[in-house]
Amino acid sequence: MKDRNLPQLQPHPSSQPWPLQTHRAVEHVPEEIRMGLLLKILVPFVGLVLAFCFYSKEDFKPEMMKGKRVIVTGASTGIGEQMAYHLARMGAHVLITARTEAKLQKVVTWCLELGAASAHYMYGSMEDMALAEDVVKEAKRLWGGLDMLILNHIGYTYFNYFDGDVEHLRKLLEINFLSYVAMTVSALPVLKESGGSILVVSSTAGKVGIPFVAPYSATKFALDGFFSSLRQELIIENINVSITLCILGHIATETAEKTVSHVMQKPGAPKEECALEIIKSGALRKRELYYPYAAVRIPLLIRDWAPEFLDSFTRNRLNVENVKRS
Ligand SMILES: NC(=O)C1=CN([C@@H]2O[C@H](COP(=O)(O)OP(=O)(O)OC[C@H]3O[C@@H](n4cnc5c(N)ncnc54)[C@H](OP(=O)(O)O)[C@@H]3O)[C@@H](O)[C@H]2O)C=CC1
Ligand SMILES: C[C@H](CCC(=O)NCC(=O)O)[C@H]1CC[C@H]2[C@@H]3C(=O)C[C@@H]4C[C@H](O)CC[C@]4(C)[C@H]3CC[C@]12C
Repeated sequence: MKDRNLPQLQPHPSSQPWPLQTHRAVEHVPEEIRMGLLLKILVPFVGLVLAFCFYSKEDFKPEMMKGKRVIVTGASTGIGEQMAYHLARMGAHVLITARTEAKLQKVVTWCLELGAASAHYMYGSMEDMALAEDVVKEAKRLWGGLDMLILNHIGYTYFNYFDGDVEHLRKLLEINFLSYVAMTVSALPVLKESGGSILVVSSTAGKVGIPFVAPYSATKFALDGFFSSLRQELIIENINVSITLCILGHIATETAEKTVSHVMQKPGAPKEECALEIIKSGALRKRELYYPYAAVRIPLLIRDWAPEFLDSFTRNRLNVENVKRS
């Protein structure tokens, strides 16, 4: 019971939890000094991180994928299509999915030309969770197992102010997130047998706040939460299945350029190189891939130290005046 007559002592800042204590101490430092200090600390730190990552590279060899049994979703176009071609050149077995059968047929034909050990497709929308499970069943039927599951497809994404359409968000969560979970549930038993890998294709927009992609961003953040937690559980249970979360910046795919060329100040990174980096990161069982490295990794380093600065930097990198409410 507090004594009403004694002045109520404020707890000493040092007794506060660290962030609050630091926040109060930092409040009194002028902004320009704070930013100067931040850069003096951050630049060497980023340099050390980049040096470590550069020198700690393990060597990928294309023969690592020879004969491997790989599912690639969303492979009728874009990054998924390029991943199928890289895997074909490496002599892998590929099973690709999307909605458009005609496009899938062309990709399969070209995969066989490029040297795929085998190439098959299944078409349909990933709104249908049964399809998500049937694709894995087909891999078991064709190959007797599975080595790599590349979850890449996304549903239609607008690039504009959030319009309040909750049904659109629900549908996007089904296509971009729940179908990834359904395929993973179906694939885990065979991936455990092979000691295989799950590659989850995500985005900068799945790690930091980027305007005009709120529904899409929600689905990508969900992927990070779910698969980062699942990765912990696999480690705890000593299950030899790797999960690689691939965080991509702006990539020059047909859809992305159609959607955002009017707001981006430079073209996206090459989809062919992006696709190869995703495959490499999965084959090397990396925890996360950042591509383009600097464009993605540096904002993530800034994110926790200066979130408002990063928000402002992100907005300034877009021609936001070109985005008109629909
Ligand atoms: N391009 C970029 O700037 C960036 C891309 N990414 C990520 O990379 C991945 C690939 O992106 P990108 O190559 O640009 O995308 P694309 O739009 O080029 O390709 C999307 C693929 O998904 C398929 N697809 C679309 N709707 C459905 C559906 N309902 N069910 C099943 N498949 C569907 C499409 O084929 P079909 O229409 O025939 O079904 C197509 O094969 C995505 O996960 C995206 O979030 C991340 C950051 C940046
Ligand atoms: C605008 C974002 C990139 C922010 C930036 O300037 N980063 C530096 C760099 O990347 O060089 C884009 C990052 C992710 C993109 C979005 C995405 O994740 C994929 C969607 C794909 C879809 O086909 C089209 C548009 C996307 C929403 C795409 C739009 C641009 C990004 C938000």
